Amino acid sequence: MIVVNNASGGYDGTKKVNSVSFQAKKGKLTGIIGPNGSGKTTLVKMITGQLPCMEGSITIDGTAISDFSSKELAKIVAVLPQHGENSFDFSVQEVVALGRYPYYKGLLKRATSEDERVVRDVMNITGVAHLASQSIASLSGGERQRVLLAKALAQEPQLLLLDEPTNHLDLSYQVKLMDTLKERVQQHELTVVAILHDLNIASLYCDDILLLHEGKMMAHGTPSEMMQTQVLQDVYRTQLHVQGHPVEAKPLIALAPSTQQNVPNQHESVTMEQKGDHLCMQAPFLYKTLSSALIGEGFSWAHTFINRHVPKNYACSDAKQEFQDYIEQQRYSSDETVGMMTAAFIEDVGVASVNNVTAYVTAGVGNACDASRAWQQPTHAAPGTINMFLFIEGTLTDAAFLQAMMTATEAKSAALRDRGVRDEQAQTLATGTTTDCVSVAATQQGKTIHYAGTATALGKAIGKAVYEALTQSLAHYDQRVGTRS
Ligand SMILES: Nc1ncnc2c1ncn2[C@@H]1O[C@H](COP(=O)(O)OP(=O)(O)OP(=O)(O)O)[C@@H](O)[C@H]1O
Repeated sequence: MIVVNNASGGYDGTKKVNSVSFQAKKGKLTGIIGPNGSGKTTLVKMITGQLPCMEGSITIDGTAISDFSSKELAKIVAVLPQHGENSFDFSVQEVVALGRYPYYKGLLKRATSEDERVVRDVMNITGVAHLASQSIASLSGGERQRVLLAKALAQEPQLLLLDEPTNHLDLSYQVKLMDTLKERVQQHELTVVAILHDLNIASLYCDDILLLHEGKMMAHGTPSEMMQTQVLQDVYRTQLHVQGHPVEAKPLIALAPSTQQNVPNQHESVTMEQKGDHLCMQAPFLYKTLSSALIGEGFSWAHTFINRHVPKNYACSDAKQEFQDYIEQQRYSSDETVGMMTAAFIEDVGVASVNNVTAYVTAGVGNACDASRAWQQPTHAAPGTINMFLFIEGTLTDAAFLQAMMTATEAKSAALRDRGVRDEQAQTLATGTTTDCVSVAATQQGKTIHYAGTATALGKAIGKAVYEALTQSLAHYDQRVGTRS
C-alpha cells in the first residue's frame, strides 16, 4: 500500500503539488484526474522517487520512498510514462525483456527460463506477441504503448504507475488494456495508480479517484461519489451530464458543446400525415424521446414518429428487424425514428393540443384489459392496442419524462373508464389494452420542467390532451364498428 501523507513537491524550489494525502491500496486501481497542469505527473514523479518530497512523506508498505535503493525500487515499482521512452532500435521482445533486468542474477546477468516465460506471458496478454521480432521504432503509437505496458508488467512490480495509459490507443485497445490491468490488479494484488484524462475510463475501471486542481487535492472518492460532484464540473469549468451506464453500475459522463449550434426554429410544429398504412408524425428537429415503442425504445432523439397499421394476424419471428426493414424501405432513418405498430385503424386517430402538449392517439379496444386482473387470464385472444404519441415544448428532466408517462397512462385509464370500456374476461372496467405503447417527445428547448405529475401545469395539460385525444379516437372507433355492424 502507498501512503501519501501531506506531500508537497515541485521544481526548482517551487511547489507544484501541495499537501496531498491519499492511500492507494493493494488490489485496487486508483485514478488521478485533473485538468492540464494540475500536478498529476509531478505527483507520480514524487511517488516513483524521481522528485523528492519538499514536505510530508510517501511510503510503500511502511518504508519511505527515499529509504529504498534504486535497485529495490526498480523491482517493486514500474512506470509507464506519458511520452514513450526512446528505446533505440531494439526489437519488441528485447524491449519487453528489459523489464526483467532487475531480476537478472550473476555476473553475466542472463535471462532464466522463468524470465523468458514472464516475457512471453505479458506479450500475449498485451497483444504484442506477433510483433516480437519487429523493431520498436517501426511501431505505431498505440502498438508502442502496449509494448511499454508489457515491459512494465514483465517487471512484475508491486506498484504500477501509469501516465495516461490509454493515450494513442483505439477504442478496442483502450478496453483491452484497461481490462488487462484490472485483471492483473485483482489477481496479482497489484497496486495501480493511473493518470487518466478520460473520465469515462476512470469511472469504469477505477476503484478510487483523486481529483487534482492547481496542485491541490480537491476531492477523493469512488467513481459514483466523484462523478456526481459539483466540484468536478467547477474544476474542469465544463458542464457534465451524468447518467447511469447502460450495462454497468457506473456513472457515464457526457459532454455537451457550450455554444448551441443550429438553434432549431421553435415556431414550426409537429405535422401529421397518413402515408399508406402508417401515420407519420414529423417533428421539425430532433426531440428527446422516452418510449416503450418497438423502434426507438428507451431514451433516444427522434424527429420521425411512425404509427403503422398491421393486420390483426401479424406475426413475425423478429418483429423488430421486420419493422426496421419497413422503416428503411419507407426511406426514414431508423435511428431517428420511433415506431409503433397497431391493428387499430389509423384513420381513427384522435388529436388534441393543450398549452404546450399535443397528443396523437389511436385506439383498438378489442382486447381491453383491467391491469389489476390480468394475472387471472392465462392468455389473451388478440392484441388490442392504444398507441399514444405526446409532443411537449420544453426541457424535461428524466423524472419529468417518467412522470409524463405516468400521467398519460392515468388519463388513458380514465378515458376508458368514462366510456365504459370493459375487460370482457374479468368483467370489470378496463384500464388499457394488452399491448399499449407510449412515447413522450420533448423539444428540450426553453424552460426546464422538473415535474409532470397532475399537480403541475405540464401534468394537467398532458392529462387533458391524452383524455381528449383518446376519447376522440374511441368515438371514431365506435362509429366505425357501429357502421360496420
Ligand atoms: N520539469 C519541470 N520544471 C518546471 N516546471 C514544471 C516541470 N514539469 C512540469 N512543470 C510545471 O508543473 C505544473 C504541473 O505539471 P504536471 O506535468 O505535473 O501537470 P499534469 O497535471 O500532469 O498536466 P497534463 O495533464 O497537461 O499532463 C505545471 O505548471 C508545469 O508547467
